[in-house]
Amino acid sequence: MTNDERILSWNEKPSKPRYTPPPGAIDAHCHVFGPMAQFPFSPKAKYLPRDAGPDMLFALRDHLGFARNVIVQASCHGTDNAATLDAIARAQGKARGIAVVDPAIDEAELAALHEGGMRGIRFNFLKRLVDDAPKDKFLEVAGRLPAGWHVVIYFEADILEELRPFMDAIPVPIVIDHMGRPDVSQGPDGADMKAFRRLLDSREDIWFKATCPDRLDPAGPPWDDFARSVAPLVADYADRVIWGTDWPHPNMQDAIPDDGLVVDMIPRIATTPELQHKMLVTNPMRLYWSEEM
Ligand SMILES: O=C(O)/C=C(\CC(=O)C(=O)O)C(=O)O
Repeated sequence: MTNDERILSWNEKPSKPRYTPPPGAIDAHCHVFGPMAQFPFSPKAKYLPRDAGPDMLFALRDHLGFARNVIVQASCHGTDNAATLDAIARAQGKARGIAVVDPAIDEAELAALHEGGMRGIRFNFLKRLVDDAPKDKFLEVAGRLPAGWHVVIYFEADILEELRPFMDAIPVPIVIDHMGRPDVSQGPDGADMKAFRRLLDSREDIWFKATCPDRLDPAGPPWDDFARSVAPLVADYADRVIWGTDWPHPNMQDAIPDDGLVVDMIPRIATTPELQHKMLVTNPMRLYWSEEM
């Protein structure tokens, strides 16, 4: 399939945000796709995107006013982390990553991922993205990660309670993608946000990404439900929140967000310069560049 025949899920000319991130700001949730000729997609991929390689990611980073990226291995690349590792290597220290691994991975391979800039692994529980999510194998590998690593977990709100025993058993810090996808139309005191707060209250080492207004608020920009539901969470758990663009917005081809507007959500959910600095600099630095802290 040619590049043009594959899915385009990102805005090729994003606006310039009105909000200026603080120096050292980190886009802590983004991906690269391919380029396919060099890094073929997995035979099990559930979507086949156009190439969105490191040069495009770094141009966006600069355009939006960010200093660093955390690149999360996307499901379309399966457990072959070569494209993500290549992007990290090209970033000259300005990127780190989250890998997706076969749980049978051995210690030498994990050490090589650490050397390549990975600082954690992702467990994806979205049925539309992965064929299986074996909790017993995930727990086993979570118990033998390199020092300082964490696990990123991606799930939707309807399975939060079901996943509680699994998350309770994880022996390293946890970062939850997109707050576990709450229904933001319920508001800040809705059932989904309450359940998510109970999860955060259960352990001090559970972090979250205040990400994806475009995925979580179907009303579209300016995503007011997202802003009013997420701002109290950021204020109440200010030392455990990180943020990212989610570029190139996998599977968002029917509602492609403008990354400039995505960045302009930041001051609406982190409403003071202090909160913004924690969410964009201090907190992701602690998770991904702890040796500089
Ligand atoms: O990356 C995201 O934020 C969300 C995704 C894609 C994804 O996670 C993946 O491909 O691994 C989604 O909901 O389709």
